[in-house]
Amino acid sequence: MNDLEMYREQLAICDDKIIDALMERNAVIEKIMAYKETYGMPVLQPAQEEKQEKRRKEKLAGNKYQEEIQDVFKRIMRNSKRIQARKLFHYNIVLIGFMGAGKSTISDYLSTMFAMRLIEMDQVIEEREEMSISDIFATYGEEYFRSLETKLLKELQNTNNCVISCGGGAALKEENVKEMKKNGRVVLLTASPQTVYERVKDCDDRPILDGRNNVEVIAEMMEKRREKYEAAADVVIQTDHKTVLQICEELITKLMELNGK
Ligand SMILES: Nc1ncnc2c1ncn2[C@@H]1O[C@H](COP(=O)(O)OP(=O)(O)OP(=O)(O)O)[C@@H](O)[C@H]1O
Ligand SMILES: O=C(O)C1=C[C@@H](O)[C@@H](O)[C@H](O)C1
Ligand SMILES: [Mg+2]
Repeated sequence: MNDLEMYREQLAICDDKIIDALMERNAVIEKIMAYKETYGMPVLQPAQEEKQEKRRKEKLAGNKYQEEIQDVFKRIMRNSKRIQARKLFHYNIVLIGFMGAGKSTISDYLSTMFAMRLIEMDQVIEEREEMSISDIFATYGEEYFRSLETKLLKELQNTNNCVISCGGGAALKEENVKEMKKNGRVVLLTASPQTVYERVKDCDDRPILDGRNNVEVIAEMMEKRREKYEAAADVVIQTDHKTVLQICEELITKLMELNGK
């Protein structure tokens, strides 16, 4: 065997070691998940993730391949999250609720923590139409916007393991709810009118509330929508005075309970 052949052999042995280490790592992830479930512990532990990252950074300080190795770890971490997500949710998580209930905020956090694809319906529609939601309402009217929502929800039946943040009115149409449920579990986020008002009072991109943004109008509109929202929901989470992490934990627990049923 010449030197080159020997080095190639060494490379193959290194690859085998990496595969074995990754298999071991993934098995440990599954054990951690099972442990947390057995003892009713929170699934998301961002502080632990940060601790691990810090440890890795310290270990790699001064390493000449620091950047490349960190890049590989980014992938490893992402794939670990995906393994968790696939194990926990074999469906889409569909968030519905009134404006300001936190659909976008919670979807964003969840999709990051589980490396799940995020679909922000309002944003997808804005990008496709090359117009803001307010301009779509002003130019073509609400009905046109609602038809775009239905079309998008139908398309989303071809996706799996995604987090879908719906527009605030998307769950009001029975046809839309049917689409959501074909391939997803529907999570209703709620908040009091006062909380919603506090959250949205400084925004001007919600045409439904245009010029009428006050607690009374919000309360009235919320009450009109309540029955439809509740009928659509597989799981309900009240979000007042809770942190994003608390809401996400509650959401995961409730979805896991639903899985078990
Ligand atoms: N649990 C929370 N605690 C404090 N602030 C929150 C919480 N959830 C959301 N917010 C804030 O409230 C505002 C509205 O939240 P978000 O955009 O997520 O609502 P939404 O349900 O997506 O509304 P819309 O239907 O209009 O898209 C944001 O500024 C966000 O940072
Ligand atoms: O509650 C609603 O009817 C809406 C909420 C927003 O997310 C947008 O989808 C749009 O402004 C309509
Ligand atoms: Mg939103």
